[in-house]
Amino acid sequence: MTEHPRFDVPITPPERVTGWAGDRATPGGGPDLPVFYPASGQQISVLVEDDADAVDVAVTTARRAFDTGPWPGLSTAERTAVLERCGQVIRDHADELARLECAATGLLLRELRERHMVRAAYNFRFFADYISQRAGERYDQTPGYLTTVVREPVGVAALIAPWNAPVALATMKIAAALSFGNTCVLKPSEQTPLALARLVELLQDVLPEGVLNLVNGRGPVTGAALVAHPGVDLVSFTGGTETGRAIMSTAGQRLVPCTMELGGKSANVIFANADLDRALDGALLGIFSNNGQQCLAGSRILVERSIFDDFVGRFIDRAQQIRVGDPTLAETELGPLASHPHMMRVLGFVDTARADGGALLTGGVRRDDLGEGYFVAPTAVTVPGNDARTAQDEIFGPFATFLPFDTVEDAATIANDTQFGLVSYVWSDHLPTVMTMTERLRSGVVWVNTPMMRELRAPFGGYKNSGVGREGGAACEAFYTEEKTVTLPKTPPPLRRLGDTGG
Ligand SMILES: NC(=O)C1=CN([C@@H]2O[C@H](COP(=O)(O)OP(=O)(O)OC[C@H]3O[C@@H](n4cnc5c(N)ncnc54)[C@H](O)[C@@H]3O)[C@@H](O)[C@H]2O)C=CC1
Ligand SMILES: O=C(O)/C=C/C=C(\O)C(=O)O
Repeated sequence: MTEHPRFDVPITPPERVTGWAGDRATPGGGPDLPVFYPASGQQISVLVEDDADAVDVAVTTARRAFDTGPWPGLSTAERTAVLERCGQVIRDHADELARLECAATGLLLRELRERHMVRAAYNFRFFADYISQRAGERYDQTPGYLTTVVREPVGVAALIAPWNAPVALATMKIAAALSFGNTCVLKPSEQTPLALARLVELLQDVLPEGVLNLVNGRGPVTGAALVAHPGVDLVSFTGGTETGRAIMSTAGQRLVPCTMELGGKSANVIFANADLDRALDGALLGIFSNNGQQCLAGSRILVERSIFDDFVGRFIDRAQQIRVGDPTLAETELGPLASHPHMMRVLGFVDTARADGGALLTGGVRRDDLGEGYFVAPTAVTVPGNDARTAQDEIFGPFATFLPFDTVEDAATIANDTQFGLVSYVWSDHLPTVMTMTERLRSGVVWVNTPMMRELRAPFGGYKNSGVGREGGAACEAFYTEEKTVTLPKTPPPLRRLGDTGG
């Protein structure tokens, strides 16, 4: 019998995970849901699903904290101090949170410690700094009158988070919502609840009662009840495009504003006049980092025809050397996918590529030499045209689709030929090429000779089916606040009388 490596769970998680209504566990009410360790396939915990009544408890708690609690009315200095303490809690518990995150997601422990938890703490620091530096608006267009614009918190924000980077992505939403004075109810993905449940518990010691709440469970049950709850004033969602559509249509019934950070099929466009060593590193990072599960992945790699065979050959060599395995080891470069169904879906795209006339270049198989974990070998295919499904569908795994192009115009046309428009990557050292591409590309972000660089002050989000609204400094301020215009007379001039045209 073949001996498989043993992948020990990086931490002993709690036996049962609950939500939080302030500092009390939510009542649950739904079935128990299993939580698996993706590297071994073993069940490691049980999630207590919150039904609609439990969701009501959490939203009511958030509502009370908003309507009668101190949080919305704190001074900037007071709120900033609390946000800084939230960041410190993450830094103090970074190892524990990273291990819990690794246990539920299979993401690399090193990456979780060094990038995700650092980013999570920084999300709070960023918004603390942002609100400290906000400028006010003051107008005096009409002599004798002063108009100011006041930004007030909106109310209770429902924050719905995905499974591919739970803490890093949810803390962006939590920090943004709280910094502008809102209260919130977070719903993590039912697949990956461990680290966020612990983080919300830890933050109860820092935040006023009821400001941050958490409900757990499946999307169509717990998530749908949250979005439909009349006590919710805002919805911020990151996840799949179809889910985003369903959420927006429910929220639209009550005219509740939404931001939607949805899927992508981003073009990674490599010109012959690029620094090709750098472009190769960027292409590998763009598709294989975060275990290949990123909305911003450069999953459609378009390469100028004159260098296509050579570049693809070098990519395959490097892809075959990627160290796949135990996500807790520092040397591992690619861990397992997040769930068994997701792994099967990703592998299914190999047959899809073949059916569309494509060819498998490398990978395309489960790494069953690594046991029962959800490991997929780094995979690349080439397809005859951009209408192939592997060039159009978001695969969300370590799966690159290669296509050649001939001219700058050709590259821009193929890059834009998709329902999505989240990010694009351009690799070229020729300024006119770069300028033409940045002007032509229909995506919310364009990274030139630089993969995946986030600037939190700048908006992040997608064109077309990749989203609605943006996340980032000013974009979050616009979303998480109501603007109120206040006009008053400085030295009261005579009032216009009824019937007086003022002419
Ligand atoms: N960051 C991103 O852009 C992500 C994109 N995806 C894409 O979406 C595909 C599907 O993945 P899923 O896990 O099914 O993502 P999903 O969109 O179903 O899940 C994201 C979150 O939405 C919640 N949710 C699901 N249905 C809901 C509903 N009706 N009302 C309220 N909340 C709901 C889920 O419980 C989870 O918390 C992936 O294969 C990938 O292509 C998935 C996760 C993250
Ligand atoms: O906010 C960011 O920096 C990155 C966001 C990335 C995603 O939403 C994703 O990969 O799913």
